[in-house]
Order: sequence, then C-alpha cells, then structure tokens
Amino acid sequence: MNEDKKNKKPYKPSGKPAEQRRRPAHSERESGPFKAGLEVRVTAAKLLAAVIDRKISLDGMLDLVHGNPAYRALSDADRALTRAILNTALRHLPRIEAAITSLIDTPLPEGARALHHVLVIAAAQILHLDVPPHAAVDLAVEQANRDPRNRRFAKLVNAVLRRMDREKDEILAATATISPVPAWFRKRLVALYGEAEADRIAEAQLVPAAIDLTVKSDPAAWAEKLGGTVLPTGSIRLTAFDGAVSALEGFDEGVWWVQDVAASIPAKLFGDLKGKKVADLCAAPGGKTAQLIAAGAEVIAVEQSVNRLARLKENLGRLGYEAELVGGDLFEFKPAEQLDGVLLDAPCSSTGTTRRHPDVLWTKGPEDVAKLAALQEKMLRHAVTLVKPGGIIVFSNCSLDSLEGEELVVRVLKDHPELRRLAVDPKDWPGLEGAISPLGEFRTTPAMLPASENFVGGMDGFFASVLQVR
Ligand SMILES: C[S@@+](CC[C@H](N)C(=O)[O-])C[C@H]1O[C@@H](n2cnc3c(N)ncnc32)[C@H](O)[C@@H]1O
Repeated sequence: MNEDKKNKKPYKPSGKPAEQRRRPAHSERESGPFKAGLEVRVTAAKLLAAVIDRKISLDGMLDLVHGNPAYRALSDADRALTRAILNTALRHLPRIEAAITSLIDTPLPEGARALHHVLVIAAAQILHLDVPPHAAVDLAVEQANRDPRNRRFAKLVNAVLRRMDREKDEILAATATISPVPAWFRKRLVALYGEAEADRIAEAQLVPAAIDLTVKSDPAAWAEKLGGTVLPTGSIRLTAFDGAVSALEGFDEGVWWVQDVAASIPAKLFGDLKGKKVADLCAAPGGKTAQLIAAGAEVIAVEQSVNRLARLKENLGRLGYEAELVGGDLFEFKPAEQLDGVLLDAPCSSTGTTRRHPDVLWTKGPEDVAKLAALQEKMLRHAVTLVKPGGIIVFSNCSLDSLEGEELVVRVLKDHPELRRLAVDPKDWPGLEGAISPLGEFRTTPAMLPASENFVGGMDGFFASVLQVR
C-alpha cells in the first residue's frame, strides 16, 4: 500500500478505556494513520496560533497554491479535517477556553501559548466534532511530547482531555452561557442591536452556513433537481449538501453560481437594468457582476486584485457571461461618460460572514472597522462622481457595523445635496420585511431566516442602501 493511501485511513485507537491503553509504539507513531492524524493536529495548532496570536486570516493560509506548506501537503480528507477543527475551535473559542480553565487547578501561564493551542485543538474535537475522543487525546499527548515547549505538560494534557471527554455534557451545559464571540465584538453588537439580538446573532454564527445558489432561471425546478429549498428571494438553499459544488448538476453548464442569499440582495435593488450601463466597482469574484448581467445591464467590472480579477473572468466564462473587465484601483476608474448605475460592494470588516469565516472576529478589531469605514466612505464619494443625474448607486457590504453602513451613508448624504436615499419597500420583499430598516435600507444578520426541521437557517450579515443622483 502506498503511503498516501495509508494516510487516508482515519486513526482508530483501540477500544480499551483510555486509562488502560498503551501509548502507540514508536513504529506506529512514525507511520500510517497515526502520523497523518498527528500532522493534521500539528498543522491545525500552527494555523490557530497564526490566527489568534498573529492576526493572520485563514483564507490566505488555506489557499491551495500560495497557502501554508504544511496544510497544502495534507491529503484532501486531512485538509477537510484540519479546516473543520480550526473553524470549530474559532467558532467556540471563548467556551472552549472556559472549559479548559475549569479543568486545571491553576490558569495556564501567559507564555504557554503552544500548550493553549494543543488543548484548544483537541477540545474542539472532543466537545464538538465527530472524532473518536481517544484519538483526539492520544494525538494531543503525542503533539505535546514532540514539542520541547510542551513536553513537561504532556501528563496534564492527558488528564485534562480525558476528563473533558468524561464530563463532556456537563461542560457543554456549564459553558453555554458564555458568549461565543470575542468581547470587543459582543460589546459592539450589544450597542448596535441590544443584548437579546446580540446574543441571537452570536449564537447564529456557531452554525456553519448552508450553501446558497443563485440560478439564472427556474429556481423551483432547480431546487427540486438539486434537493434544495427555494428562499423568499429566489435563491436556492442546499441544506444537507457537503461536497464539491463543481460536481453538482448545472455547474459545468453555468446554470447557477454560489452566492449567499444576503449577498444576492444588493444587485436586485437597481430596478429595471435592461440596456443600462452599470459599473461594478469591487467586482471579484463576481457573484453580483453576474446578477447585473443576468438582469440585462451592460457591465464594467472593476477589480484591483490581479488574482481575483482572474477568478472573476473564469467565473463569468463558466456562466457564459461577458463584461468589460477593468483591472486596477477604482479611484483611477473614470468612464468616458457618466453611468446609469454603480454598484459599490465595498471591502469591509466582513463581520457578517462569521458563519463561514469564524477567523474574522479574531483577526480584526474595532480599529479595523473604523479604518475600513473611512476607506468605504472615500469610495462612495468617488462612486457619486461616476453616475449621471437620475442614475442609481447601490452601496453594500457584509459588515454588521453601522459605522460601515447607516452612519457612513448619513455623512455622505449630508455633503452631497444632489444625492437622495431611495427607500426599499418591504412589500417588495416578502419574507424579508424584518431586514428593511425604517429608512428603507437593508440590514440582514445571521440570526434571520429561522431554521426549521429540514432547513438550516441564517444568512450573512449585509448592509445595502440605494442612492439616487438628482
Ligand atoms: C467584498 S469584495 C467584492 C465581492 C463581489 N462584489 C462579489 O459579489 O463577488 C471586495 C472586492 O473589492 C476589491 N477592491 C478592494 N479595494 C479596491 C480598489 N481600491 N479598487 C478596486 N477594487 C478593490 C477587492 O479586491 C475585493 O475583490
């Protein structure tokens, strides 16, 4: 059997109680599933350290071409397990840390970060994942033994994690009242949404997002074919799907594209787009560009990142759509004549996307929200200059913070008397009336679209405002 195939087998410890099991022999530890399992945990701990200690976002580290070399060297199945462990650890971090603290007599020393990461990675598996707990414990102990910083704590790791496994239900119940999001974020949510809604949003981000698709036409028929549910907006939600979307029917034919239901809203706020010339100023990877084209607009897609522009091109190609692609900074973009519309789906703190990117809350802080709000305001002021009288600007982002949304729009409106806000009419959005503010702006949160028996609820947090140049 070649090494790769052997590594794909999950590590299965013996059925004996943990206390009676022997440490796997040296030869077992150096080969096969045990070694592969250990590489997953070591890589997960390293990536966790990069996120929470060095504020490095996971997206880049998990990139299959430019990402972390240890992660890229894993098999497909082991990469999936690494991602599952990391995302789970980050979603539940404050509760996991409280669980660990409750099981040790004295708090972990400040400098014992490597030990912290080993324990968190193992605890995420024991408390929340379908991994044999004995495997999680054995691998964590081995991980501790192999790291000179942690070797002296190997017995502690063993004792804490075994007890965590034995007392799992009580521990989960005892930590359930702790907010699962970092303190800075909870404070901000409470200030913006009130305590009860803040807690609902924080709980909602614990549930991994379902896959939503935007279809070119006939959502009902495609929902049936793909086993999904049609959402109030016409998007399709695949609740039970867990695999590569590229294997699904309709992918190769370019019938649909992946897009969270909330992300599909801004491009629908322009009204009739047939024959209109519209610029999508922050276009990649292109979900909204595709919607604008599908609605009949002639689209100029502006994107600064070379890699992301290439992805946009590939995505449009698959869908059989065409747009004028402009690579570069939107501040340099000056169309020959003013446009009928501009979509500004601006780079933001992304705090509305934590169901799929739980690292966001640990890599960003209030200072990033303020910085990104300032950049977006500058971008919106530039967007205003590109649109002809009567033309429409839709400003959107996936932040939950009013600094990047409602407050920013108020400031821009104050300085631009030629601009007015067009209120979205809740009657046009059955099922999403609660996501439209009294001023007629969209404000979705992960706590919206409640779950039911066969339906994973939730949607990304999004803000969208419609502005018209007089
Ligand atoms: C939130 S994403 C856009 C998502 C996209 N609208 C969609 O629906 O697929 C923001 C994009 O803006 C791009 N961007 C950031 N700053 C930019 C700038 N100054 N000029 C042009 N594009 C920029 C980023 O590279 C990123 O691709």
